[in-house]
Amino acid sequence: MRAKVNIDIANTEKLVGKGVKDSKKTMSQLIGVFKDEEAFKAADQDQVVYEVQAYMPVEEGKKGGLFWGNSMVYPGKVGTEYHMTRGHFHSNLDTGEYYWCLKGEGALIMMDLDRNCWYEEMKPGTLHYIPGNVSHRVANTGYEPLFFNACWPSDAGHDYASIEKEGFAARLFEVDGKPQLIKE
Ligand SMILES: O=P(O)(O)OC[C@H]1O[C@](O)(CO)[C@@H](O)[C@@H]1O
Ligand SMILES: [Fe+2]
Repeated sequence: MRAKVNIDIANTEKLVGKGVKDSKKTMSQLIGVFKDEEAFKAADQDQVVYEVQAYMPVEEGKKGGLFWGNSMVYPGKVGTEYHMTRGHFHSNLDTGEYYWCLKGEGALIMMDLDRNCWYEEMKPGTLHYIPGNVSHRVANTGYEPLFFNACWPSDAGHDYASIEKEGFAARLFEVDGKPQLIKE
């Protein structure tokens, strides 16, 4: 079953097509993200793993504004690793971000510049502050879609390249029915 949260923004009609950006990530767009390559190949490549609806009222890169994201990660695993977002540092490394969990069960996985990794459990109502200089990704550890909001500075930017190159230093797997962060 597909589910979606819609942003109810004042003046939406002025922003649609301009300030609201929808994006979907299918499995085929997540090459190299999951550990188990065989399980990845065997997975349905057209399935949507996560969706983001971003409210961007100012130009990306412009200082002083705030962006808002409505994100949803579908449940599932690749091998025993939970469905998750690609993850990124901010291009403006020292900018922070808030995540706010609305629905479902998940984990916010973070890594600092020394490659120390840790995670925070996400459940309805949990608020997560992601400090600057910390990369972040979200895994769905439950059986239902995980909905969360994100709020980040308009000049933060996304640096996906370092994660593509170096990866996170740890990954979240299901072990004996529970999430466990395992070092690479
Ligand atoms: O950008 P990624 O790593 O694909 O993950 C998506 C998440 O990151 C954000 O784009 C912003 O940090 C969120 O809006 C979204 O939830
Ligand atoms: Fe971010």
